[in-house]
Amino acid sequence: MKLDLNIQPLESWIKTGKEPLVIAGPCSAETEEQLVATAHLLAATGKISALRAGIWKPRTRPGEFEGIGSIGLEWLKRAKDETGLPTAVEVATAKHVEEALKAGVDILWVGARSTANPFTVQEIADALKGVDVPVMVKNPVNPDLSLWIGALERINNAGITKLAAIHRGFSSYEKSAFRNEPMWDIAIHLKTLAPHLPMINDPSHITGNRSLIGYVSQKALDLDMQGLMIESHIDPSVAWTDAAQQVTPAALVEIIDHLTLRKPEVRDAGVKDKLAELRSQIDKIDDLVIQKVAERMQIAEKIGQYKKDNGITILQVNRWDEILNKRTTYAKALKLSAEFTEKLMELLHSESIRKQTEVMNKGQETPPAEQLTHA
Ligand SMILES: C=C(O[C@@H]1C=C(C(=O)O)C=C[C@H]1O)C(=O)O
Repeated sequence: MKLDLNIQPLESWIKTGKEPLVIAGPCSAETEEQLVATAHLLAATGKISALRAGIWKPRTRPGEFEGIGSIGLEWLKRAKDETGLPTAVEVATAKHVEEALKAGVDILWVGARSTANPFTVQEIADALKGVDVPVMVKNPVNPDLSLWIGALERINNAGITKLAAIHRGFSSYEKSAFRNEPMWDIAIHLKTLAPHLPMINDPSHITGNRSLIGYVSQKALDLDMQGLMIESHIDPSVAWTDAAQQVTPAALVEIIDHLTLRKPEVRDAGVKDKLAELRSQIDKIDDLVIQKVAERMQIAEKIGQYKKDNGITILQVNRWDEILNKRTTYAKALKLSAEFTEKLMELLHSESIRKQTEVMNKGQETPPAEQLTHA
């Protein structure tokens, strides 16, 4: 089911002529000089559609720099007056909304920690009632698509139709190359549910590391995201927050210039024909895959019945182990990754277990299939 969001196109609230659309600026506004000088360098690149700066910073641990506060709004105003760049800040309370609007901030965004808390989002939404301002909603810190959707709905229900989502990645306990795991599938899922909702990628917070920003930005554009929000500081080496992920305006230009832009729609008739031919091959293969999966499940059900008649447990760890090993080895020979093959086999195995559970417990009440498969 598609989401029922009332959304205006991105072009109605931000200059989209520049390709790709980039919102840039320091992680935090630190001093008037730092902000204004960064803004001038960014504006001079001609590649930026809006200036971002954190004024109120939600920090994970106390004792860190928590943002310069309201005074930063005046610096932003000066930066805007002098460069012509529209401005964007994060708001986390009704008071932030009021102050930002009073100071003429052009775009607001809801941060990942706020999106995770419906009380906070509702407070922001209530403060936005009757106001015509664009709002971007970052994904929640935890990988929960419903929370992200809920926040977008709350803001939209308050009458905000200039709406976008920001994909900034998700916290995870395990260490990885990324500061926040991109979990691209969640962003793709949201795009599928709300095709008209513009999505901006935030490679700075995903990577936490400036050397990976280009790579993540390219992937975001290839996944048809509409823009990028990249942290840029006049001198990242002395930045008060997130120094490792900020880039100088010059480095930002390098990153942008190295990106390859691809079109979302196919216009050329020849390309269209070739795509259609390849897609019809995929259609046939998908039908076969589904048919074979259904056949596999029928056999699993027979095995389930046999186990029931003979008092054998459904899960057979040794057999399952053997299958996993054999399939991943075979798949590797066919150039499929072990990780993908394991995931695919695990999906098949859990459905096979569910089917056998149904057979074993026939006549007894079992929860609906959706609850089991999503558990
Ligand atoms: C089908 C069986 O039951 C379970 C499901 C399996 C599968 O779907 O391949 C493998 C092992 C068992 O955990 C079986 O025992 O063979």
